[in-house]
Amino acid sequence: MAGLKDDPVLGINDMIETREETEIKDAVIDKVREEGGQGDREMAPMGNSIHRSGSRPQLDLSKAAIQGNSEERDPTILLPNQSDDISHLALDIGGSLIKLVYFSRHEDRTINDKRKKTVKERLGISNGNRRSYPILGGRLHFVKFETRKINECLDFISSKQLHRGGIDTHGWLSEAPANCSAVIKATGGGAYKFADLFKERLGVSLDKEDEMDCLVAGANFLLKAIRHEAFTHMEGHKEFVQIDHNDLFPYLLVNIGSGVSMIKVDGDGKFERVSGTNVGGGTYWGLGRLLTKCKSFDELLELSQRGDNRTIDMLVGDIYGGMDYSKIGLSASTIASSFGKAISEKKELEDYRPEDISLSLLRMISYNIGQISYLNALRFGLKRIFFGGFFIRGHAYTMDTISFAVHFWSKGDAQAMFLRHEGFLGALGAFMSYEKHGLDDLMVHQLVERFPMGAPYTGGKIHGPPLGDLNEKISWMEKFVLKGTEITAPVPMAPPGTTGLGGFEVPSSKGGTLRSDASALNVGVLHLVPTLEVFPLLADPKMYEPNTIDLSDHNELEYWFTVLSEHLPDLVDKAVASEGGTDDAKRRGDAFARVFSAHLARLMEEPAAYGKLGLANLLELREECLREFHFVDAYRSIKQRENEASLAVLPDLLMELDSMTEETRLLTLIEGVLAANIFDWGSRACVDLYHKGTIIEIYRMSRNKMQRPWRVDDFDVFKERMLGSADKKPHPHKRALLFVDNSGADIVLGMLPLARELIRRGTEVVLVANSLPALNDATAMELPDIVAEAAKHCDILRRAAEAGGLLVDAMINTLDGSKENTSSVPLMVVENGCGSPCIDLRQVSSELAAAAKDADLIILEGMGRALHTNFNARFKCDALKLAMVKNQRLAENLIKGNIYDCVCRYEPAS
Ligand SMILES: CC(C)(COP(=O)(O)O)[C@@H](O)C(=O)NCCC(=O)O
Ligand SMILES: [Mn+2]
Repeated sequence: MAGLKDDPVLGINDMIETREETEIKDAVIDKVREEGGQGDREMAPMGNSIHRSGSRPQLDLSKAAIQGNSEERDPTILLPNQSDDISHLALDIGGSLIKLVYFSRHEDRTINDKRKKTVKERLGISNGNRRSYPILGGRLHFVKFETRKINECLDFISSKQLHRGGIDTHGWLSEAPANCSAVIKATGGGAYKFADLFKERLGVSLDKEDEMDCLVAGANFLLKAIRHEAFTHMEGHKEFVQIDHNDLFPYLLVNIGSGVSMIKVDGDGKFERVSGTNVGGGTYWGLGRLLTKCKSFDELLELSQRGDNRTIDMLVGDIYGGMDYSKIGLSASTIASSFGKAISEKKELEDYRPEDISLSLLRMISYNIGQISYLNALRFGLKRIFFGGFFIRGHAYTMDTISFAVHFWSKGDAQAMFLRHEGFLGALGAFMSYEKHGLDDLMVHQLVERFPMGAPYTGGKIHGPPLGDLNEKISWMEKFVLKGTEITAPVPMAPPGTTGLGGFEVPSSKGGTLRSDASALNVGVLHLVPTLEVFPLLADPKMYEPNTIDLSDHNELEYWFTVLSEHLPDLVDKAVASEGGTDDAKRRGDAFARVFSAHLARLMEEPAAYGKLGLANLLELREECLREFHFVDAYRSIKQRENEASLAVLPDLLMELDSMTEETRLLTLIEGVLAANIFDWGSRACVDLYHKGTIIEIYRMSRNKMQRPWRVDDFDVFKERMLGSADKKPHPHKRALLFVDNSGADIVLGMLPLARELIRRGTEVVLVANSLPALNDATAMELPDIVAEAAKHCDILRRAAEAGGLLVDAMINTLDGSKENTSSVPLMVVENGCGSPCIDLRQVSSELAAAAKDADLIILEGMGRALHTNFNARFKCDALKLAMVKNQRLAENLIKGNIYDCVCRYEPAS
């Protein structure tokens, strides 16, 4: 069994089956059987997967592994390749597009983490089992197809078995029994038109939902639940608008499909269709097709970007001899009459450029819709108008034109706003109409939007079936490389040609205000995480903005883009090495680099493409891309090596500290944290340094260079709070949350000694660490072992860790005293809920939120958590922000200093 402990992930498909492998397979099969799935040992093939048989659950056992202790009765089994287990689907079948929203729930992959159990008990958090939540964790996917290619859509549904989901009597999404005909919610005219086809091909009935009901339900959900959903778009400039949920209603919803509906929305389910116009997207497409011979809507739109409407529209200047009609506020360039020039010229259709016709038509229709919308808003005293529907398609020019009209006619009083998920309102509304899934109760902080490979496509251009597994994704990347196609963005999902829309090439025409599809907004996959909470110690959660650096500033974006691009080869090397340097790992590494570069390129073109962009988002995107290509922990061996080296010198450090006076010790401890923060594999400058000496040499060098005053130096105020002053006795903090950063010296020689000091002074310490790896950051899973090793050299840490239940495995012989002190737990480890070098405190784990309730001190450590994010955050309790600045530009911009300067910012409770 020793082999299992050494290598937690065992391949199940190897030619020669080891005893351990047989046991894993048996355990998997037993588990499936227990859970009511197809657990028939005799029938289960031993190959890659248990093959699909109709309604049965599909299990992919490849690379199955027992997590943690394989000798436990009911070990947790990780199925890394098991796809989403239960899905659910709703459709909006329009005249030109089918919009599809589907939900997938992941197999519960939570590991059997002892730390978690103890923490939950200590903090009084109820069982984290998903069934105790009113809503399910999972993902909401947005996909669209062309209606004329409905068979592609049916194939997609069938390949993903989406039509097999159902809702059981408890309101949980579950598998529909084989004998029961599944029902799918659908809206749009196609729900009637194609009902028979769905029955025939998939054996499902379409349950038709009213289109208006769906539009409104979809819009209300999005506006309440998604942080960066609504935005304004004026003269090419996009700005996200924070909608106050308590001040959302009433508003005017204008849905521009083939025709246009204008709906006054007063609340959930409370609305009235107050107007509409028959001049809409269908008009543009229909007339445009006749006049230009374009083959598709997008082609027509693309044409408009190269158009000049002055050749065909009659302008005020044409009537007034080139002059403005200033008396009534009309400039010479204002369109007096759309297509008006065509009446006075002896030209035939062929004499006009299709580009100009398309633009003229687009402006005519957009202005008209903008104007009618405003008049209706005026009619009902509505200030806000949200535009949705697939006519807009995130097209910059369309949005600018509509905004211009609303602004012009309202004299700036009313505002046109657009929605990132504009095309999915109906489908989302149909999805919401399934009863009891609890989605409508979701809060903003429980939704995390991610942009996996392919996600850029779902919101941008229409495309064929998205990719399935990892191998398929990599193959696509390779094909594109072979073809020499430059992938700038979005990341390809289907071969060029299959979309019939010209696919993925870089938009060819950009310039002036006529921006191309580059401005199309993308939607990602919405992860629903019911366990996420807002960090309760934020002084003002509504005003909280995690990012210090706003990347909507193009210079900043360009700089960080370069930094991340240059770091990429080294990161790929580390990632590939972490997976044994195999050919498979190399392929994945290459694909990862291409996908991440494509995202970067996309964001360079359109920084707001994925919502408001800050540096933290970019850094997290990089980690997400690594995970997407199954790089679970790129810095694993580096972290291990640095932990070992640091643990070896810890006893000397502790002895040195113990020989000091209280005051010198506190200063040395803070100095130690700052000095050890130099071990950061995300910083180019630091990585260069590491070639120049051993870990301990660099640590010593860094400590020797510590000179006060630091660039930001509130140490004296902090010291007074900790040690008191001549006339003020100190009173220890009750509980401190230490947001730790890097592995190795950073945690072992920096944060742990500081934690020890706090414990010694009677403060409970909670070490807060990442849930998932990011660069060389220590994770919550790794900390108990590190603490256990450190505790071997230190009684204070040992006793505290025992009492906190951290040493259950590591120090069996000293467990006796551990149960005495359950009300006060001197040392705990909790996970923070994220897998990024930064932290957005609006979305943290429930255990961190629970641990925060009694905390009166928080210590944020490292550049990611204390500078890139949270530098300006204010807290209800005392806060200490500690970091070494390992980037010259950041040092200059943030603290007017230099690289390797330090920040010790102390802010008493506000
Ligand atoms: C990713 C990081 C925020 C991690 O820093 P840490 O939180 O570990 O102190 C930091 O390494 C970083 O900003 N790196 C990019 C900048 C550079 O290479 O200079
Ligand atoms: Mn870090």
